[in-house]
Amino acid sequence: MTKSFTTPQGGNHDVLRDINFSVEAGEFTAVVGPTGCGKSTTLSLISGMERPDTGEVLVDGQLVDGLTKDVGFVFQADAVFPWKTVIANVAAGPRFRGTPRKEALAEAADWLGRVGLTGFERYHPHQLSGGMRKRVALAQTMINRPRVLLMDEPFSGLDVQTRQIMSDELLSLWDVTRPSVVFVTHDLEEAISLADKVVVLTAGPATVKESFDIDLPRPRNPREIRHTAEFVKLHERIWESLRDEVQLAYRRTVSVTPEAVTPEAATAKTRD
Ligand SMILES: Nc1ncnc2c1ncn2[C@@H]1O[C@H](COP(=O)(O)OP(=O)(O)OP(=O)(O)O)[C@@H](O)[C@H]1O
Repeated sequence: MTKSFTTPQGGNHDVLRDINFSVEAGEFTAVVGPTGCGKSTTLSLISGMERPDTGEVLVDGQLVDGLTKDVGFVFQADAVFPWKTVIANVAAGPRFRGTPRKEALAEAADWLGRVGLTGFERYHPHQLSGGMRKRVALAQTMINRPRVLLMDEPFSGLDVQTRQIMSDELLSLWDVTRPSVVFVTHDLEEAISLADKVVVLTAGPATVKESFDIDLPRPRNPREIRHTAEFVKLHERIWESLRDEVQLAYRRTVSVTPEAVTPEAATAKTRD
Protein backbone atom coordinates (compact mmCIF):
# COMPACT_ATOMS: atom_id res chain seq x y z
CA MET A 1 0.00 0.00 0.00
CA THR A 2 0.92 3.62 -0.45
CA LYS A 3 0.02 6.67 1.63
CA SER A 4 0.74 10.39 1.23
CA PHE A 5 -0.26 13.38 3.35
CA THR A 6 -0.67 16.98 2.29
CA THR A 7 1.91 19.21 3.97
CA PRO A 8 0.98 22.54 5.59
CA GLN A 9 2.67 24.17 2.54
CA GLY A 10 0.24 22.33 0.24
CA GLY A 11 2.83 19.85 -1.06
CA ASN A 12 2.68 16.08 -1.07
CA HIS A 13 4.52 14.03 1.53
CA ASP A 14 4.91 10.34 0.61
CA VAL A 15 4.90 8.49 3.92
CA LEU A 16 4.47 4.86 2.81
CA ARG A 17 5.64 3.44 -0.51
CA ASP A 18 4.59 -0.06 -1.58
CA ILE A 19 4.65 -1.33 1.97
CA ASN A 20 3.68 -4.97 2.07
CA PHE A 21 3.85 -7.54 4.85
CA SER A 22 1.64 -10.21 6.33
CA VAL A 23 1.07 -11.46 9.85
CA GLU A 24 -0.06 -15.04 10.36
CA ALA A 25 -2.95 -15.85 12.71
CA GLY A 26 -1.62 -15.75 16.26
CA GLU A 27 1.78 -14.45 15.18
CA PHE A 28 3.62 -11.70 17.09
CA THR A 29 5.23 -9.30 14.63
CA ALA A 30 7.36 -6.35 15.69
CA VAL A 31 7.93 -3.41 13.34
CA VAL A 32 11.07 -1.31 13.75
CA GLY A 33 12.29 1.66 11.76
CA PRO A 34 13.82 5.09 12.25
CA THR A 35 11.86 7.84 13.91
CA GLY A 36 9.25 9.45 11.68
CA CYS A 37 9.49 6.75 8.98
CA GLY A 38 5.78 5.90 9.01
CA LYS A 39 5.30 3.19 11.64
CA SER A 40 2.29 4.80 13.34
CA THR A 41 0.77 5.55 9.94
CA THR A 42 1.09 1.85 9.07
CA LEU A 43 -0.83 0.93 12.23
CA SER A 44 -3.53 3.53 11.47
CA LEU A 45 -4.04 1.93 8.07
CA ILE A 46 -4.25 -1.58 9.53
CA SER A 47 -6.76 -0.38 12.15
CA GLY A 48 -8.98 1.22 9.52
CA MET A 49 -8.64 4.69 11.10
CA GLU A 50 -6.90 5.92 7.92
CA ARG A 51 -7.28 4.62 4.37
CA PRO A 52 -4.40 3.83 2.03
CA ASP A 53 -4.15 5.82 -1.22
CA THR A 54 -3.43 2.61 -3.11
CA GLY A 55 -3.53 -1.00 -1.98
CA GLU A 56 -5.54 -2.59 0.78
CA VAL A 57 -5.45 -4.10 4.24
CA LEU A 58 -6.96 -7.53 4.73
CA VAL A 59 -7.77 -9.14 8.08
CA ASP A 60 -8.65 -12.80 7.70
CA GLY A 61 -9.10 -12.20 3.99
CA GLN A 62 -11.64 -9.43 4.64
CA LEU A 63 -11.01 -5.91 3.41
CA VAL A 64 -10.58 -3.42 6.29
CA ASP A 65 -13.00 -0.59 5.74
CA GLY A 66 -13.16 1.40 8.98
CA LEU A 67 -12.78 0.41 12.63
CA THR A 68 -13.91 -3.06 13.69
CA LYS A 69 -14.15 -4.81 17.03
CA ASP A 70 -11.76 -7.48 15.80
CA VAL A 71 -8.88 -5.01 15.96
CA GLY A 72 -7.64 -3.71 19.34
CA PHE A 73 -5.23 -0.83 19.82
CA VAL A 74 -2.83 0.09 22.65
CA PHE A 75 -1.21 3.51 22.19
CA GLN A 76 1.82 5.30 23.65
CA ALA A 77 -0.46 7.47 25.76
CA ASP A 78 -2.82 5.69 28.15
CA ALA A 79 -6.20 5.66 26.46
CA VAL A 80 -8.02 5.16 29.76
CA PHE A 81 -10.98 7.28 30.87
CA PRO A 82 -9.60 9.39 33.77
CA TRP A 83 -13.03 9.92 35.37
CA LYS A 84 -13.89 6.22 35.53
CA THR A 85 -12.66 3.74 38.13
CA VAL A 86 -10.20 1.05 37.08
CA ILE A 87 -12.88 -1.62 36.89
CA ALA A 88 -15.26 0.63 34.95
CA ASN A 89 -12.45 1.35 32.48
CA VAL A 90 -11.85 -2.35 31.89
CA ALA A 91 -15.59 -3.11 31.70
CA ALA A 92 -16.13 -0.29 29.16
CA GLY A 93 -15.76 -2.48 26.03
CA PRO A 94 -18.24 -5.19 27.08
CA ARG A 95 -20.67 -2.54 28.41
CA PHE A 96 -20.46 -0.71 25.10
CA ARG A 97 -21.35 -3.93 23.30
CA GLY A 98 -24.40 -4.39 25.53
CA THR A 99 -23.13 -6.95 28.08
CA PRO A 100 -25.20 -6.61 31.29
CA ARG A 101 -23.42 -4.58 33.99
CA LYS A 102 -22.94 -7.41 36.50
CA GLU A 103 -21.49 -9.73 33.89
CA ALA A 104 -19.21 -7.02 32.46
CA LEU A 105 -17.87 -6.17 35.93
CA ALA A 106 -17.22 -9.85 36.70
CA GLU A 107 -15.34 -10.22 33.43
CA ALA A 108 -13.39 -7.02 34.14
CA ALA A 109 -12.45 -8.28 37.61
CA ASP A 110 -11.15 -11.43 35.99
CA TRP A 111 -8.92 -9.50 33.58
CA LEU A 112 -7.72 -7.22 36.38
CA GLY A 113 -6.61 -10.37 38.19
CA ARG A 114 -4.66 -11.45 35.10
CA VAL A 115 -2.75 -8.15 35.04
CA GLY A 116 -2.09 -8.21 38.80
CA LEU A 117 -4.45 -5.39 39.76
CA THR A 118 -6.87 -7.17 42.06
CA GLY A 119 -7.56 -4.78 44.94
CA PHE A 120 -7.31 -1.67 42.75
CA GLU A 121 -10.78 -1.94 41.19
CA ARG A 122 -12.13 1.24 42.83
CA TYR A 123 -9.04 3.40 42.19
CA HIS A 124 -9.00 6.09 39.53
CA PRO A 125 -6.22 6.07 36.89
CA HIS A 126 -4.42 9.11 38.39
CA GLN A 127 -3.98 7.18 41.64
CA LEU A 128 -1.92 4.50 39.87
CA SER A 129 1.72 4.34 38.71
CA GLY A 130 2.53 4.52 34.98
CA GLY A 131 3.10 0.74 34.85
CA MET A 132 -0.23 0.07 36.55
CA ARG A 133 -2.03 2.36 34.11
CA LYS A 134 -0.48 0.40 31.24
CA ARG A 135 -1.84 -2.78 32.81
CA VAL A 136 -5.30 -1.22 32.93
CA ALA A 137 -4.96 -0.25 29.26
CA LEU A 138 -3.90 -3.81 28.38
CA ALA A 139 -6.79 -5.38 30.30
CA GLN A 140 -9.18 -2.83 28.74
CA THR A 141 -8.09 -3.95 25.27
CA MET A 142 -7.68 -7.68 25.90
CA ILE A 143 -11.14 -8.06 27.47
CA ASN A 144 -12.53 -7.43 23.97
CA ARG A 145 -10.58 -10.47 22.73
CA PRO A 146 -9.39 -8.75 19.56
CA ARG A 147 -8.17 -11.06 16.81
CA VAL A 148 -5.61 -8.44 15.85
CA LEU A 149 -3.80 -6.39 18.47
CA LEU A 150 -1.99 -3.23 17.32
CA MET A 151 0.49 -1.73 19.75
CA ASP A 152 2.26 1.58 19.15
CA GLU A 153 5.25 1.97 21.49
CA PRO A 154 2.97 0.88 24.33
CA PHE A 155 5.72 0.89 26.97
CA SER A 156 7.49 4.12 26.06
CA GLY A 157 7.67 6.47 29.02
CA LEU A 158 8.11 3.61 31.50
CA ASP A 159 11.43 3.02 33.26
CA VAL A 160 13.59 0.15 31.99
CA GLN A 161 12.65 -2.30 34.77
CA THR A 162 8.90 -1.69 34.47
CA ARG A 163 9.20 -1.95 30.70
CA GLN A 164 10.75 -5.39 31.00
CA ILE A 165 8.13 -6.54 33.51
CA MET A 166 5.40 -5.31 31.15
CA SER A 167 6.99 -7.26 28.26
CA ASP A 168 6.80 -10.36 30.39
CA GLU A 169 3.17 -9.72 31.25
CA LEU A 170 2.28 -8.95 27.67
CA LEU A 171 3.55 -12.36 26.51
CA SER A 172 1.52 -14.09 29.25
CA LEU A 173 -1.62 -12.19 28.24
CA TRP A 174 -1.00 -12.84 24.57
CA ASP A 175 -0.90 -16.56 25.37
CA VAL A 176 -4.46 -16.43 26.77
CA THR A 177 -6.24 -15.44 23.55
CA ARG A 178 -3.34 -15.50 21.01
CA PRO A 179 -4.30 -12.51 18.85
CA SER A 180 -2.12 -11.62 15.87
CA VAL A 181 0.05 -8.75 17.12
CA VAL A 182 1.70 -5.86 15.28
CA PHE A 183 3.97 -4.17 17.81
CA VAL A 184 5.74 -0.94 16.82
CA THR A 185 8.86 -0.02 18.77
CA HIS A 186 12.12 1.93 18.53
CA ASP A 187 13.75 -0.61 20.78
CA LEU A 188 15.29 -3.45 18.79
CA GLU A 189 15.99 -5.53 21.92
CA GLU A 190 12.34 -5.25 22.92
CA ALA A 191 11.29 -6.25 19.39
CA ILE A 192 13.48 -9.37 19.29
CA SER A 193 12.65 -10.47 22.83
CA LEU A 194 8.90 -10.38 22.14
CA ALA A 195 8.35 -11.28 18.52
CA ASP A 196 8.17 -14.22 16.11
CA LYS A 197 9.13 -11.88 13.28
CA VAL A 198 10.83 -8.47 13.10
CA VAL A 199 10.05 -6.27 10.10
CA VAL A 200 12.59 -3.50 9.38
CA LEU A 201 11.23 -0.43 7.60
CA THR A 202 13.30 2.00 5.54
CA ALA A 203 13.68 5.68 6.37
CA GLY A 204 10.59 7.38 4.92
CA PRO A 205 8.86 6.82 2.61
CA ALA A 206 8.60 3.54 4.47
CA THR A 207 8.77 0.26 2.70
CA VAL A 208 9.78 -3.14 4.06
CA LYS A 209 13.56 -3.39 3.92
CA GLU A 210 13.91 -6.87 5.42
CA SER A 211 11.97 -9.28 7.55
CA PHE A 212 13.65 -11.58 10.10
CA ASP A 213 12.24 -14.75 11.68
CA ILE A 214 12.92 -14.89 15.41
CA ASP A 215 13.25 -18.58 16.13
CA LEU A 216 13.89 -18.18 19.87
CA PRO A 217 12.04 -20.77 21.99
CA ARG A 218 8.65 -20.13 23.65
CA PRO A 219 7.45 -19.73 26.30
CA ARG A 220 10.00 -16.99 26.62
CA ASN A 221 11.18 -14.75 29.39
CA PRO A 222 11.94 -11.51 27.52
CA ARG A 223 14.30 -10.35 30.28
CA GLU A 224 16.43 -13.48 30.34
CA ILE A 225 16.42 -14.30 26.64
CA ARG A 226 18.48 -11.15 25.97
CA HIS A 227 21.54 -12.78 27.48
CA THR A 228 21.59 -15.80 25.16
CA ALA A 229 24.07 -16.19 22.30
CA GLU A 230 21.19 -16.69 19.78
CA PHE A 231 19.66 -13.37 20.81
CA VAL A 232 22.96 -11.50 20.46
CA LYS A 233 23.49 -12.99 16.99
CA LEU A 234 20.00 -11.97 15.85
CA HIS A 235 20.49 -8.50 17.27
CA GLU A 236 23.71 -8.05 15.31
CA ARG A 237 22.08 -9.18 12.04
CA ILE A 238 18.99 -7.00 12.40
CA TRP A 239 20.89 -3.96 13.65
CA GLU A 240 23.11 -4.20 10.55
CA SER A 241 19.93 -3.74 8.47
CA LEU A 242 18.36 -1.06 10.67
CA ARG A 243 21.49 1.02 11.27
CA ASP A 244 21.73 2.45 7.73
CA GLU A 245 18.09 3.59 7.87
CA VAL A 246 18.52 5.20 11.28
CA GLN A 247 21.62 7.03 10.05
CA LEU A 248 19.87 8.19 6.88
CA ALA A 249 16.90 9.51 8.86
CA TYR A 250 19.26 11.27 11.28
CA ARG A 251 21.27 12.91 8.47
CA ARG A 252 18.02 14.23 7.02
CA THR A 253 17.04 15.92 10.26
CA VAL A 254 20.41 17.59 10.75
CA SER A 255 20.65 18.74 7.13
CA VAL A 256 17.30 20.57 7.20
CA THR A 257 17.93 24.30 7.14
CA PRO A 258 15.28 26.83 8.26
CA GLU A 259 14.41 27.65 4.64
CA ALA A 260 14.01 23.97 3.73
CA VAL A 261 11.67 22.68 6.36
CA THR A 262 9.27 20.68 4.18
CA PRO A 263 9.83 16.92 4.26
CA GLU A 264 10.19 16.90 0.46
CA ALA A 265 12.93 19.50 0.63
CA ALA A 266 14.68 17.55 3.34
CA THR A 267 14.48 14.36 1.30
CA ALA A 268 15.73 16.06 -1.86
CA LYS A 269 18.62 17.58 0.05
CA THR A 270 19.94 14.31 1.45
CA ARG A 271 19.56 12.47 -1.81
CA ASP A 272 21.68 14.91 -3.84
N1 LIG B 1 -2.30 13.15 9.52
C1 LIG B 1 -1.13 13.53 9.02
N2 LIG B 1 -1.01 14.62 8.23
C2 LIG B 1 0.17 15.00 7.72
N3 LIG B 1 1.34 14.34 7.92
C3 LIG B 1 1.29 13.27 8.72
C4 LIG B 1 0.08 12.79 9.31
N4 LIG B 1 0.37 11.69 10.04
C5 LIG B 1 1.70 11.47 9.92
N5 LIG B 1 2.26 12.41 9.13
C6 LIG B 1 3.68 12.47 8.74
O1 LIG B 1 4.05 11.19 8.30
C7 LIG B 1 5.38 10.88 8.71
C8 LIG B 1 5.40 9.55 9.41
O2 LIG B 1 4.75 9.69 10.67
P1 LIG B 1 4.53 8.46 11.63
O3 LIG B 1 3.96 9.00 12.90
O4 LIG B 1 3.79 7.39 10.93
O5 LIG B 1 6.03 7.96 11.88
P2 LIG B 1 6.63 7.02 12.99
O6 LIG B 1 7.61 6.12 12.31
O7 LIG B 1 5.56 6.36 13.77
O8 LIG B 1 7.37 8.07 13.93
P3 LIG B 1 7.94 7.90 15.42
O9 LIG B 1 8.87 6.74 15.38
O10 LIG B 1 8.68 9.19 15.64
O11 LIG B 1 6.77 7.70 16.31
C9 LIG B 1 5.86 12.05 9.57
O12 LIG B 1 6.70 12.86 8.77
C10 LIG B 1 4.58 12.78 9.92
O13 LIG B 1 4.83 14.15 10.05
